[in-house]
Amino acid sequence: MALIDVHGLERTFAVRRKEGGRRRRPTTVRAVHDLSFSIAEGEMVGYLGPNGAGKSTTIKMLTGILHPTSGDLEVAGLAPQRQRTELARQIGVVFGQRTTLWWDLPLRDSFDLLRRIYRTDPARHRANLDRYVELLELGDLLDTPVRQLSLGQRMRGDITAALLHDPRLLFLDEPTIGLDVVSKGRVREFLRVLNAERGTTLILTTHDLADVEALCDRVIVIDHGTSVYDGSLTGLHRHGGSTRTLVVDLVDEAPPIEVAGATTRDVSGPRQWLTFPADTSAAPVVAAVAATYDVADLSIQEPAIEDVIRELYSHGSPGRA
Ligand SMILES: Nc1ncnc2c1ncn2[C@@H]1O[C@H](COP(=O)(O)OP(=O)(O)OP(=O)(O)O)[C@@H](O)[C@H]1O
Repeated sequence: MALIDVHGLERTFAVRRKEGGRRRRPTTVRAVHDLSFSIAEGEMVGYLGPNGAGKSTTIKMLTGILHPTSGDLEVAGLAPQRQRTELARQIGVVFGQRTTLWWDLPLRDSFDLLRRIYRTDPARHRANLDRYVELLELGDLLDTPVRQLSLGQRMRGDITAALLHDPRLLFLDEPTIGLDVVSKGRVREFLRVLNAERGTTLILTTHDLADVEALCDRVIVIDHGTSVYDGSLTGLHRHGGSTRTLVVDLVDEAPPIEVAGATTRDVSGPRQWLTFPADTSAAPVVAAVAATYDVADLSIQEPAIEDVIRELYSHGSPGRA
């Protein structure tokens, strides 16, 4: 059974734009248009699109903050616009850019306030808190005021806060933005464990393709308010013909590297940039380079989501895969 069902969803905004001097004429912005999809319990879905595509507007409608102009919408068997309080018990929301914790309170007190707000059973709260504190390594930080936490620590606190009432569905908006590589990895690993252990459904909005790669079996791409692709990330890469880049630092300068499966695009001193199709594994290319050349360092650059989507259009026929 679907946990989220969206059919023919529309949302418009009336805006007044300045036109030559002081005259303002009302116009209508169509933020979401004829949007339909359904998400089953336990899925991990990337909800992607360029700036202004309508992602936030969709999420606000799914969480009951905004009312649709028209169309059908059901989340966890509830109508978000009419049953917002009941829905709040079923969902959790994490924003990378702002915290839902109390700035001056120790983490522990924020968590306790949330228990009262959600009226979570104390034993269940305790069990959840113990589990998440262990998984997210928050034990030493529980008595620290939120304002003294690093971004990565605060994010782990925010994720815990969103989960203490056992939501079936977790919305994550840029959950790894600004985090270092280690913290990003920790957040991603935690979300994988959460999904495997509890079957929590994850809807992830991000501009970081590595988040999607690590977590999402399925991506929905929206543009101009409507779904333009719904399928696997590999399928998205294949449609768009997008590439990843292997950055190779050689011990010494050398002519352009020649290995099967990759093309050398640029050389600058001992550093070379090789591209290969994003829907194939990097392992054979890395192995071939390492077997033939003296390598000091290697790293892989993912394509930007915006580039993947742009490519999707330039190759035409976005759709399902
Ligand atoms: N309250 C509002 N009033 C008027 N227009 C709005 C409002 N909210 C969103 N819009 C417009 O609706 C469109 C979709 O915006 P939305 O914030 O949903 O996009 P987004 O995909 O979340 O973008 P981003 O990645 O930049 O956050 C944009 O053209 C935006 O300007």
